[in-house]
Amino acid sequence: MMLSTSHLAYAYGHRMVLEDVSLQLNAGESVALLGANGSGKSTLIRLLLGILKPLRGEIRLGDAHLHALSAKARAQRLAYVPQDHGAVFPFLVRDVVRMGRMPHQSWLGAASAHDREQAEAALARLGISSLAERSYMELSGGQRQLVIIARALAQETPILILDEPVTGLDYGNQHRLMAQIQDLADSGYAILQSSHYPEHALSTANRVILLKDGRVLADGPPAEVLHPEHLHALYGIDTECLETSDGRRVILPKVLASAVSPSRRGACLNLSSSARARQFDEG
Ligand SMILES: Nc1ncnc2c1ncn2[C@@H]1O[C@H](COP(=O)(O)OP(=O)(O)OP(=O)(O)O)[C@@H](O)[C@H]1O
Repeated sequence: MMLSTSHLAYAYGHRMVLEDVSLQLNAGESVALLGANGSGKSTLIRLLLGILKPLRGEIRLGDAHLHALSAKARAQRLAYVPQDHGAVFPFLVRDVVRMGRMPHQSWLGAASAHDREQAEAALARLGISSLAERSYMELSGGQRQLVIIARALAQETPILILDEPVTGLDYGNQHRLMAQIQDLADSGYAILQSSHYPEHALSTANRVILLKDGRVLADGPPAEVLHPEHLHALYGIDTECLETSDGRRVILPKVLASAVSPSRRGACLNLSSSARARQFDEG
């Protein structure tokens, strides 16, 4: 197990945001963290990065307590893609991506050939080598997002944490990024991404964690966890699970699902007994 939390709690002042969160992230897994706006996803991520200190509970990175590690040691293990990509200086895209190499360099050390290669490989992997000589400040929000993901890949860490990574990406780039994230997990990365898209999680995550009222409402395989009852509990809307002609499941809001042929509807009308048991055990 690469990253784990045990009975984690956090409050901003007197307002409890996380009450009791226990989870694990393993190598080769792509885990989607879903919850309504304000449910604490970003707070949980800031705790996992060591930016915030828990009120209660513990976080372990491999065998070590997260807070016993230096910032540099954490950055050699965990790379982070934040939601906000503001720019202060007009760095070239290539230089922004090379910043991902800093945890591997000494304070005064120059970039090595390996550092440069990793940065170029990350740009190429995301299909944005053509942006390398552009000023980061000139880029669109979606292009900046891809650059920041390339910076995280250049960091060459075993764990990648992404806070709503598809925000601002066009339809094609959203789907290319989801496929890319799945590829990275298949190649051994442990990936945790917060998301507002159950359909992305259903099609690309290996595991889904639902956060509600400061606790884990459900944690398990997407097809079990992403169920209309859970989605109603999280978002307060009615959804339906449909089956495509090749047997895959998709989730649609009920108002849209009603337009689909009856034979394709109702693929997961009842919460499976294992997902239900986990829900009530944890509630
Ligand atoms: N710095 C802060 N000071 C006080 N309260 C905060 C702070 N940051 C977040 N909160 C509050 O903590 C709660 C959880 O916020 P958080 O950003 O973790 O949620 P989220 O699930 O990531 O939301 P979203 O999906 O909207 O991005 C919210 O009620 C928010 O107002």
